[in-house]
Amino acid sequence: MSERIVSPTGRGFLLLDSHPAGCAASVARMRAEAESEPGAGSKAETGAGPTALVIGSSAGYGLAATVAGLVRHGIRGLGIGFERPAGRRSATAGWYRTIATDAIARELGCDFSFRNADAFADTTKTEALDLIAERFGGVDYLIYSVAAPRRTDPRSGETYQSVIKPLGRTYVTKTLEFDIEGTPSLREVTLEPATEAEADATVRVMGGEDWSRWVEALAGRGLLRDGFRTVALTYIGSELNAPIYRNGTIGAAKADLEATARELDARLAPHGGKALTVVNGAAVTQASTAIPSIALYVSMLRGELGDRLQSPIEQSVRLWEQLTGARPFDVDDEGRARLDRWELDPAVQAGVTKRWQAITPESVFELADIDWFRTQFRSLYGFDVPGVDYTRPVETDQPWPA
Ligand SMILES: NC(=O)c1ccc[n+]([C@@H]2O[C@H](COP(=O)([O-])OP(=O)(O)OC[C@H]3O[C@@H](n4cnc5c(N)ncnc54)[C@H](O)[C@@H]3O)[C@@H](O)[C@H]2O)c1
Repeated sequence: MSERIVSPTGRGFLLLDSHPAGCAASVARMRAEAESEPGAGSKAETGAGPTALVIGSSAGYGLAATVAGLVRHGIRGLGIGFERPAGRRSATAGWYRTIATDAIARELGCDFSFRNADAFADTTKTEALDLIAERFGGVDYLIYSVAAPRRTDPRSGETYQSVIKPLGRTYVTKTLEFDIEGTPSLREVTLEPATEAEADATVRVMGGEDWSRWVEALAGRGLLRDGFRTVALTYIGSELNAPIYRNGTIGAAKADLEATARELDARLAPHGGKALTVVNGAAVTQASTAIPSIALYVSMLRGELGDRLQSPIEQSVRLWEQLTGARPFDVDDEGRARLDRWELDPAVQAGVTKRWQAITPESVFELADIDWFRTQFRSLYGFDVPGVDYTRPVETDQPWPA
């Protein structure tokens, strides 16, 4: 037993511990949001929902897709995340969130389980496919929502590190920083361009190769059901963050992912299947806060939109409606399903651009919703979640759901 009081210590966008009860409460809030979203679900008879494999189910958009799928469509299947158990520090937040998501699945009578494993490894694919073959006989949906700092390619043994850098030229931008007390300040950062090797490595980590291997592996085992659909998540973003995102190393990886979607779709279409990328809007996640200037951008986006900023759950509800065919995919000219139209609306972007150009260290609280961002960021680690008593000791050493 290792009950203790867990507090938010750390620096910048990295906290050292996560709060188990706070993580559970944040998943409960996602569930309530998924339940209250308007629009029809297609919740099947208990235990008879479609089968889904969600890769990256412990955080951010993959977690939202898992919760929305369980609550509104009674999905069965498997979620994979890559989290760290408790040791000297608490477990990672995704560990506790997975425990909470598993409890929801059981309560709803959904045969949905979770594995903690490296999705890039062949052993993970074999074990996941063995489980799917044995328990479900096939899959209807594969949602690929991995955001990883590195990938070891099991075929070559080589490890690639992704970097978040501009391509071609140095980029100077504004960024939000938090000191040890959590007080924000506006800074300027200079980001040097990536080398060719760094850009290539980022594509190997965040591009389409591993997604394609999952589909190949499922097809090789005869596990793709008729009408199989797979999506991988992508981001376009604003002109304001284009030098570091869409035109940077991560954008090159996303272009590769989108090209992979077209290849996979061509392979699946003759068998009635479909592959596409889904463009989500900006959200506060562990992955996005690692990108310089995104914290500031998303705080201004929230300043501009208020409650019209669409949460990952809202977008995931729309995603499931399109996956299940309740609504047609809202695709753009490049064949990407768009869940980010609210973000890239020209009037919204004009408003954010005005804020971006006007912001000074003095006006940061006025032009960007810093309090909202701070709460969102801390809740990624289970802090600042309403209804949680942070003065009480909690058990941090909790087992991964069986
Ligand atoms: N956050 C945004 O603003 C945003 C916007 C649009 C699209 N997206 C896309 O959504 C996807 C998910 O990003 P996110 O922001 O939700 O990230 P996140 O950090 O919240 O979650 C990443 C997930 O990937 C899992 N993961 C990481 N490495 C893994 C590995 N080796 N094996 C198995 N699982 C692994 C983590 O456990 C976690 O479940 C990415 O493709 C990202 O580009 C994010």
